[in-house]
Amino acid sequence: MRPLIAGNWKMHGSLSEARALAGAVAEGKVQGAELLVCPPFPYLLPVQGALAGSTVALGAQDCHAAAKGAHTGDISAPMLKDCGAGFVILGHSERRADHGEDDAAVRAKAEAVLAEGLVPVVCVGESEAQRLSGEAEPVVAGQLAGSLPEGFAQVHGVVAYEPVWAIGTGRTPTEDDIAAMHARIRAELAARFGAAGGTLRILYGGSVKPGNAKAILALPHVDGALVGGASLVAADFLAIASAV
Ligand SMILES: O=C(CO)COP(=O)(O)O
Repeated sequence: MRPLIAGNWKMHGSLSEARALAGAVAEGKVQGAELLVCPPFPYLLPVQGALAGSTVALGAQDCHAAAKGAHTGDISAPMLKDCGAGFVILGHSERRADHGEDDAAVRAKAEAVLAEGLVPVVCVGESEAQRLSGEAEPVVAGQLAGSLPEGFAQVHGVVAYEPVWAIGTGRTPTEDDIAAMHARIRAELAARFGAAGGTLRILYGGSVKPGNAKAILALPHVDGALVGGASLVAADFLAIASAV
């Protein structure tokens, strides 16, 4: 399977910065990896324009579980599709923390994304306390069981393993710990989806930088990266993608 290097821009940047960043990523000419950028909602269309003619895919960072309705301030999967998004990040730990999203909410959103034929990028990951108490793998297995909808494998859904304590901190798990968790996630996907589970991409996210990308991306069952801070600098994002 082709590795996926995804940039989660979170709530950063101005419109002109978003256009410039997308344009620079589009010109990157990276071999060997698929690239995805996920700007804030208002920048989806201008970023789509900046990516035109390139192979870089466009994604969003969240969506509502309903296709339409009286949900002030929310955005639906059909709207995202209309704006050119092919992927939707769901269940990021910042959404789980800031907006109280639980596994059932993430699953409902993933169903909405599937209904539009878009690809969900479902995030899972343990807290530092859970890691220290030896619960990391069962916590992540539980999140997968609760968050992934039936049909996830048919659309080649993506799982992103992001230990909460590694996000934006400059800290990462050891390579052994990343490999062990990705092997566990692979086993959970195979148990749930059969042979198709073996073909789904499992991304690592949390303080991925040009300096550590090569080692992380070389680990078994690490099929790409979900990059936060370093995705805001085109040269860094492209360097991570080139490390595949
Ligand atoms: O949350 C992340 C991507 O979704 C990771 O963020 P950082 O790469 O800034 O640690």
